Amino acid sequence: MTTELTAEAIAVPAPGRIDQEQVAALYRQLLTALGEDPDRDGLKDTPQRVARWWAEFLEHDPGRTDTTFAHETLHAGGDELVIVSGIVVYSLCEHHLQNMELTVAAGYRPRGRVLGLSKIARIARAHGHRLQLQERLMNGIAEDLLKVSGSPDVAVAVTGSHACMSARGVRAVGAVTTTVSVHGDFAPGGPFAGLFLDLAAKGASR
Ligand SMILES: Nc1nc2c(ncn2[C@@H]2O[C@H](COP(=O)(O)OP(=O)(O)OP(=O)(O)O)[C@@H](O)[C@H]2O)c(=O)[nH]1
Ligand SMILES: [Zn+2]
Repeated sequence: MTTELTAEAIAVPAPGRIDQEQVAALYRQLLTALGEDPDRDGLKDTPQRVARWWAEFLEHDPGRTDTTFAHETLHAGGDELVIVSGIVVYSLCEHHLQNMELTVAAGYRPRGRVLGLSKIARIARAHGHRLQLQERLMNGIAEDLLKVSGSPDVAVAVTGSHACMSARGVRAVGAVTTTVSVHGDFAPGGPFAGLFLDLAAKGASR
């Protein structure tokens, strides 16, 4: 069975350009508020460096994410799934501005076309380049895959280590958060239900 694909660019909102001068000036103030001398040798270029990093982080260009190819699934009593796993994505938790290290597994059941494999990783990375929640990142990836694959059967599993839970606060070093988003044939009751729970249990197959 084939469905007509209407591939569009992914729905990652393009952030405005970062005013690096303003960001650097604010970091200079922050260093002063933290009791540092922003003019000392080791710190004098730090505000500009950090401002460059924010621009690199938030102005990330995911590149082309919707290349697809015609593909005939052999239907001799079989079926076909495509799953890319072990995609490591770095993001920032929006509550504490602390690092999140996430491993993503994402898959779909092709319906007449296959998506370029790298596009799954590009979509996953794109969602990391903003202040995030693990759950929102996962749902954004699932939404984009539903759109660009043209398939209703999509699943995403994410395992995350949150520095805000290890380097500060509760200090639950080693805690891993698992989230799973399943659609169509991957949803409960569907033929592939459970598959992503298995993948997630293995740490999104890292
Ligand atoms: N659901 C969800 N929560 C997150 C994520 N990242 C961080 N958090 C949580 O956001 C919550 C913020 O809680 P608050 O009580 O407002 O802040 P806090 O006093 O710094 O909390 P602690 O982290 O418990 O010290 C914490 O429970 C974090 O673990 C995420 O990706 N998803
Ligand atoms: Zn946090």
